[in-house]
Amino acid sequence: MTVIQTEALTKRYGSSQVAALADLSIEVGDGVTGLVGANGAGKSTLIKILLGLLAPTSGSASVLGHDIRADGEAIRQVVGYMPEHDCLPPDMRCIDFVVHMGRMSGLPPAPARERAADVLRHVGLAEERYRLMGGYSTGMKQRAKLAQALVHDPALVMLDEPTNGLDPAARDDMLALVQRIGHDFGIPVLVTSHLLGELERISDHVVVLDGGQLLRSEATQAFLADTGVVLVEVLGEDDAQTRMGEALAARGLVCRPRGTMIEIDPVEVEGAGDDAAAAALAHDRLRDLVRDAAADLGVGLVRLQPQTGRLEDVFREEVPA
Ligand SMILES: Nc1ncnc2c1ncn2[C@@H]1O[C@H](COP(=O)(O)OP(=O)(O)OP(=O)(O)O)[C@@H](O)[C@H]1O
Repeated sequence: MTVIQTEALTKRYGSSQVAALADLSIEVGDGVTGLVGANGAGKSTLIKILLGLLAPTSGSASVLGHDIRADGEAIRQVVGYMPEHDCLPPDMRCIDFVVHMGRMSGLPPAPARERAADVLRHVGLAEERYRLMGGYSTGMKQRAKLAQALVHDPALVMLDEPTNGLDPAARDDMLALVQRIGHDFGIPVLVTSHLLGELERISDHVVVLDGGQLLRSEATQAFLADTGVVLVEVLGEDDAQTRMGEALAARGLVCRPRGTMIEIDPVEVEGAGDDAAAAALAHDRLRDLVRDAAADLGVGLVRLQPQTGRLEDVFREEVPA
């Protein structure tokens, strides 16, 4: 199901010649969609336009079937939004704030209190809910912001940099929460990050922006597909890695050292039928050549593993240095 659709969406701030978003056409569906790009790539601009908070310069978009220009209010009623920056009143208790946000979204008093208690439990703030938010850690503030985005049982959530300022453990917890929202609760999620690799594990689909332009929009699996490159680690005398590299080169393989490993480019095979069959044959041939080289040299083969792609590689491939 398509939950967000944009068509040639462009945004210029003021009289700026540089577009913060340029001709962006994307579709977002169910599950977790990662919106990835460096600082200034246009992620927050896109989210604000989708919420009807900011008017695009040109182009069109719809969210859950609502037009962003005409139906901003209807969109904000059914979408949960977690803004990037700190927006929590420091002198308010978290529970009161989340109840208030539920009331603002149209919940009657009793259901607002019930929902607030539920979402605060889900985000792990049950015990801290009566404390003033001014005394919260960054991790707790991020959770409170997430709770207010969920309190009115939204049909879609947009989370702007939910892991900002978190240490690695708190970041993992937050990512797990986001994944639960998209998969266990079944609420479609659009989540942004400037850390390219971060959303790989939790998103079903990734949209990559660079300087306001779309670099790629693809299933996460496609980013992480097998590259055909193989990494090898050998065990032996001090110069085992060098000797192994030379032996592989002598067998016609293109390789280079990478840390304690040797990285070997894929071999070409001809007449193997479809792409999958050719890739399988290429892998088999490469593995045979590596095993033979190790056996001839008398070095131990510690590891022989395919290298999969990473989101960072998209920038290496497509953005000129
Ligand atoms: N209110 C504004 N007025 C003028 N320029 C703006 C405004 N808001 C954003 N910009 C510019 O638009 C571009 C995109 O900014 P945006 O905040 O959307 O990027 P982002 O990907 O969300 O980055 P960040 O994570 O740093 O917020 C940047 O060049 C930014 O300087």
